Amino acid sequence: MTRGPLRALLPELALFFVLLAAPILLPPLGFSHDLLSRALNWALFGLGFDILFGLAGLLSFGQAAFYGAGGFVAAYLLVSGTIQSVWLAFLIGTLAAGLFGIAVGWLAVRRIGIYFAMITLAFGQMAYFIQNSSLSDYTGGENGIAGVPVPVIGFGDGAFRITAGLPMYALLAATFFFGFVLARRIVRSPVGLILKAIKENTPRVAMLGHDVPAYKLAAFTIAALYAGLAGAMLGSFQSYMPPDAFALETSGQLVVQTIVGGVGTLVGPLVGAALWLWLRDNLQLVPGLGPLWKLILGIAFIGLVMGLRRGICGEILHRWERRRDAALLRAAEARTEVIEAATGAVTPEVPAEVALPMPRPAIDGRASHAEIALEAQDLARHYGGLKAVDGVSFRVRRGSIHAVIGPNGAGKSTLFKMLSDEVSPSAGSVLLFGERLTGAGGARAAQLGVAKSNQLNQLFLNLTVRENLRVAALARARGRFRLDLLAPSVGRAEVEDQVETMLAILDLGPRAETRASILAYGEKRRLEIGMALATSPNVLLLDEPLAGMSPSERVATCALIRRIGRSCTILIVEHDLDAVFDLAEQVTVLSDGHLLADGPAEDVRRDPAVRKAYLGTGPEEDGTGESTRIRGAMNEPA
Ligand SMILES: Nc1ncnc2c1ncn2[C@@H]1O[C@H](COP(=O)(O)OP(=O)(O)OP(=O)(O)O)[C@@H](O)[C@H]1O
Repeated sequence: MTRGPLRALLPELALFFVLLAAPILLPPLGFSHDLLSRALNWALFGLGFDILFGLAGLLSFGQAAFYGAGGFVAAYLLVSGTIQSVWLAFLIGTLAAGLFGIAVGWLAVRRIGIYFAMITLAFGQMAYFIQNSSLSDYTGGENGIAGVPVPVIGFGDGAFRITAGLPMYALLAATFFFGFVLARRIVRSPVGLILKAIKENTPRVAMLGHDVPAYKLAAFTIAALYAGLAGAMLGSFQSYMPPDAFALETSGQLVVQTIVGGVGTLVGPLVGAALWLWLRDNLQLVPGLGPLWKLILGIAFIGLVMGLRRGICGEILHRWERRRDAALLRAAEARTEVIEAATGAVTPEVPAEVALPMPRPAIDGRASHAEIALEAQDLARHYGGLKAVDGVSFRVRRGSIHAVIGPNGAGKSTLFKMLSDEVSPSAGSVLLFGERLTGAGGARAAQLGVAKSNQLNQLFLNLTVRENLRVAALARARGRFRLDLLAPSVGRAEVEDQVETMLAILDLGPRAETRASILAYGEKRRLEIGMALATSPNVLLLDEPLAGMSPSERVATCALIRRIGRSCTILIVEHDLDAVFDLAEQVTVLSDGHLLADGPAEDVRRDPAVRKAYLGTGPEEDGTGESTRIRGAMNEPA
């Protein structure tokens, strides 16, 4: 085994030895075997929550519903004698919680932020109520279910009962260990990378072609499965399934423990739970402090969160990574400063040819002969009384570079959002190669081959340049949704080839491992375009690609667009009219949401209505030279 894979396994090895040593070394410090077992049960529950919250950024206050569901299903099946095998009951309890998770998640993931949290809270409360009322014949209501048997290994005389104490610790430690290994595989899979990107910038993930609700639902279900398994083991471990497994306090404690331990670290829930339970158990033993333990825990929690914003493990990991990567980070920041200081002097290299390894989406049947790549039919978008776009129709020829221009507020960005089906039109429709695109949704439009780069950068700022491009390329390679939880995110050769080619095309090779947030502005603009291009689109929409670039970067980017245009239909919105008339064969002009002109670039340049819209009757200099530049662009070339 080489050094790389061994190093990648270090967290697993470290955890293995910690779990092995804990029952020997920690009891003298007040961590009994029972406390350690309870901490492991919470930690198993927390692993799923950490995938949901730490990885995907979805804060749920209703995880107790799945913990309780897994626990009560398993406990009922065993105590009622429906099944004898405790192992089978664990499995059924886990699956029941997973199914419940799919049902709740299906509704919850369609909402974001506080609305998502409130839906999960409401479901948690509903589950608690149902357990205590309608289902009390099965769940024992407020009494819970007593007499839950423990699991047994082997048969007959050789059977070994896993009783409380060290045997139960061993079982929970082994389960947590395998849960941890699995969670780490999930984090490092394509699904894990996409969930990370969703946490960073959800709309952009959808625009690249990923089915965001499906990935969120996957994370929600995984969290419910972990919760169900932990709940199912709880009854067996305590010989009793308590009704408070369903309580809001259980969900709250999970959130607090995970935050204290460190969100997004996977070991945070274990450290948080161990600390929380240790404080709780030991504070209650201190004379005079017993009744105040909740108050003291609350103060300790506030102190920890204020002092260690990332939680205990999160802070340790952050500081260690910062120290490990300090030299690289300084070098990356220094390079950014050099690029920003030398505005105009640093010119990105433009490749001789732009050929992507990953194929474009196939155009089938009738559509493959279509001459028109994209068509707007009477498109309108109204915001209340404001008609941002009103009855606009035009066609974009296949293989052409077509520009949309117009003064500020003319409706260009809104038009683009309708062309990529990011925004639904109030009226009219968009055809892609003759087939209706409108109504498909942004992710499906991207899968059909429409990609868009935005006026304002929409990058995944905490991911590296390479990871940003990988998220885009994965959408092309894997389709809208795939549950390849155990595959490594770097495992697909065609994706890695696409990413390498993109790094070369964008001249961002030396910045591949740099976080997007550290890049210079011009580099961020190139990456924004590159992410759209990495999906191998049939039609590329570029919304103000030159905005904020230095003159030399503009020249290089125009050359890049021209190269891309040799193999792909391009529609570009741009205020730099010199660049527009230099690049585009066809130009569509918008003014106040209406179509003002549409035709070959030279005809549009000479159109009196267009000249008037841009220059007015008597343009004044505004001190920026903008009027002169526009006048220059509007005049016929020498
Ligand atoms: N979500 C929205 N809600 C309300 N009004 C909006 C919304 N989006 C755009 N508008 C309005 O629609 C009009 C057209 O905006 P849009 O951004 O499409 O113009 P634009 O031509 O792209 O402008 P610019 O060149 O300045 O980017 C503007 O008056 C804008 O304020």
